[in-house]
Amino acid sequence: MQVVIDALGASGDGVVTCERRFVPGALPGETVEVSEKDQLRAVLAPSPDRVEPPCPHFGHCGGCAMQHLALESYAAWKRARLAEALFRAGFHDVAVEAPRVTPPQTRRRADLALRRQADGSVVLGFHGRASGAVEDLTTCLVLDPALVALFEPLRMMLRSLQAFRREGSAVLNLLNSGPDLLLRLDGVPHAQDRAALAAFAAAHGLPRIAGAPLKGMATETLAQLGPVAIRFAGVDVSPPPGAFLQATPQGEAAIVDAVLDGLPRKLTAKSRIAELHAGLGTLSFPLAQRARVSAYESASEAVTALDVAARRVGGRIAAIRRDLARQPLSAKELEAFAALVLDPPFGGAADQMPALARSNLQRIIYVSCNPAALTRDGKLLQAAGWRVAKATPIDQFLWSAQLEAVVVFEKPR
Ligand SMILES: C[S@@+](CC[C@H](N)C(=O)[O-])C[C@H]1O[C@@H](n2cnc3c(N)ncnc32)[C@H](O)[C@@H]1O
Repeated sequence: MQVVIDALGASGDGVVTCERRFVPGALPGETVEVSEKDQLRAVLAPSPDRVEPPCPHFGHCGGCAMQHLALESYAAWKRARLAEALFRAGFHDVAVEAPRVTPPQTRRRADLALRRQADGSVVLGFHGRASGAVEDLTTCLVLDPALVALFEPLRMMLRSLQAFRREGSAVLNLLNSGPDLLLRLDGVPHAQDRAALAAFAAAHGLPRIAGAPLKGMATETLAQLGPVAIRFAGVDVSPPPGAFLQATPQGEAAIVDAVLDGLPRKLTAKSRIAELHAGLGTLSFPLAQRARVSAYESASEAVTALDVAARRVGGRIAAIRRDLARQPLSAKELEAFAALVLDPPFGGAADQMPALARSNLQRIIYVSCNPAALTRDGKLLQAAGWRVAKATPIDQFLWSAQLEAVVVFEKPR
């Protein structure tokens, strides 16, 4: 069947709007032939924006969805999606900034799926686009080459690892101290496995390898050859295995710049900033160069890591463990702060928003990784009279449909 694509959907599929038909891999303006299940069979009249995807795994690997779209149009799509998210929240006149798009080969965090084949060999890669299969990666154009270089040695090492039976995953974080590996395995590592892991760590410059059961939380260090550290604004923090990091150093820098730029101009040394969902302190340390910071976070290991580093550099950051979904900051508590930064998980910050909307904060700076949650949370601010002072799309997940943003809200007084 032939169809004409007229839009790009939120997940990057070509859309035939009037038929609510979604065709992965098709672009607006194209006439394409599709299967009964809307799979792209052939592009009959290509868009001028269509380019040759640079990665040999594109189309099978679920990591990238948009390598077939020219970079300029791709960036314009991301910008339009942020404008649309804010429009839906009721902010109709926002001049969205140009997106900050991070370059290829800079992603420093990968969550790779592992499968053992019947012949003992190991498949390692991201989940496939359509199926539950794992695409066995020979290369990856978004990941930092230091992580890609570990693919083959990891496969070889896992082949002989007894604690890896059928399936598992490998979280690789590229820290300032080198790659940090968390293996989730379906077996229990014994002495021989631990020796193999220590030899692997030494041969490939990994200060630490940790392990966890495939279904479970308890994490243990399996090999530790040196300290682990990630640096924020010149301060070393020692992260727990598999910790959340912003996806690329360039994306992190763009977020930090946009957050600092959104702070009220008249901060004094005594001003206080509330930072919600602080993680390891990616934003806390840069923010602490402008004011005192109360950094709230629910994950206790992250709070401990942030607290230890914050104490070492003086008392401008208070790291506070708090589940903000169960116990949001109250209007009374918010009175202590000049501004507030929030960087919630994918689901957004629904429980915290009513108090923020009512508050007298000068600025609310919302770091978003989910346009739908931003729309829902933004609606409350809009209804309470807040306006958008600046909105910056940040594309840390190159060639994917994900969209991050820093939105600065202020309330005219
Ligand atoms: C998107 S990450 C941001 C972390 C940090 N701001 C950064 O840039 O690295 C979201 C953080 O929110 C934390 N979080 C999730 N649910 C939370 C809750 N209910 N209360 C407080 N923090 C929460 C997570 O543990 C995670 O550290």
